[in-house]
Amino acid sequence: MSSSSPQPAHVIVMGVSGTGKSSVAEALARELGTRFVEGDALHPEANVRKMAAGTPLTDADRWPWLDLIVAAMRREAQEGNALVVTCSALKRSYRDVLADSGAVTVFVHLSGSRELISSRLGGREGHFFPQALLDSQLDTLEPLGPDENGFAVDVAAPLDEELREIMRRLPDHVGARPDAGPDAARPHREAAARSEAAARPEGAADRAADR
Ligand SMILES: Nc1ncnc2c1ncn2[C@@H]1O[C@H](COP(=O)(O)OP(=O)(O)OP(=O)(O)O)[C@@H](O)[C@H]1O
Ligand SMILES: O=C(O)[C@H](O)[C@@H](O)[C@H](O)[C@H](O)CO
Repeated sequence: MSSSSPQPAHVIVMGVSGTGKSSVAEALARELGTRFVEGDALHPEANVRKMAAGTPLTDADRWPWLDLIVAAMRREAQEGNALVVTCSALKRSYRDVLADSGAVTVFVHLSGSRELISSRLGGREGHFFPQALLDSQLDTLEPLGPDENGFAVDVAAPLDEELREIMRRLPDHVGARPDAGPDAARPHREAAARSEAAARPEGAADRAADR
């Protein structure tokens, strides 16, 4: 792999419904300049109907959906493209399948209290997912294990802070993988530096440089 074309690295923004996956992933893809795939859009129609009717999905319902997501990640990796993907990825067994994506894969777990998530779901309009299913999602959730490539972020922070934290932490998780090329984390480090600079009050960088 040449140093001008680092190996792609996919980011999966995971967590129970209402933690902000779509909001965070869309902004993250913009910051990183990569494509964004909304995992919910790949659910078979029967899954959407089931959730809308208030019935939690089973493993059997989720496997075909997870297969579609990992197939999209593999396709893009073959083309040399990285993706930011939203997927609840609630169980370790699901993530083991998703991580086999043909590229370095980093999981960003959006995590928060039941009360906070429930109030955000309550404030959301026009979405098929009923607030009542939140408890089943929380019961099913298996947090990231220490041997998984990813990290958790607290969703109590405002969206822009959450995003900056993710941008700061991402490069280490991209670069640390044995399957990462020597330059895999370079675009992430550059994007993180741009995002830090943009978040500073105007002129702060210049004043700091003068001191
Ligand atoms: N950090 C935040 N601070 C305040 N509100 C937020 C934050 N993150 C997300 N939200 C709001 O919370 C609600 C849920 O967010 P979003 O729809 O992105 O969650 P989601 O995890 O994608 O949900 P689902 O899996 O059900 O599609 C939205 O109304 C969104 O605007
Ligand atoms: O694994 C699942 O049970 C589903 O993926 C749900 O998490 C929904 O897709 C989503 O969160 C609703 O918007």
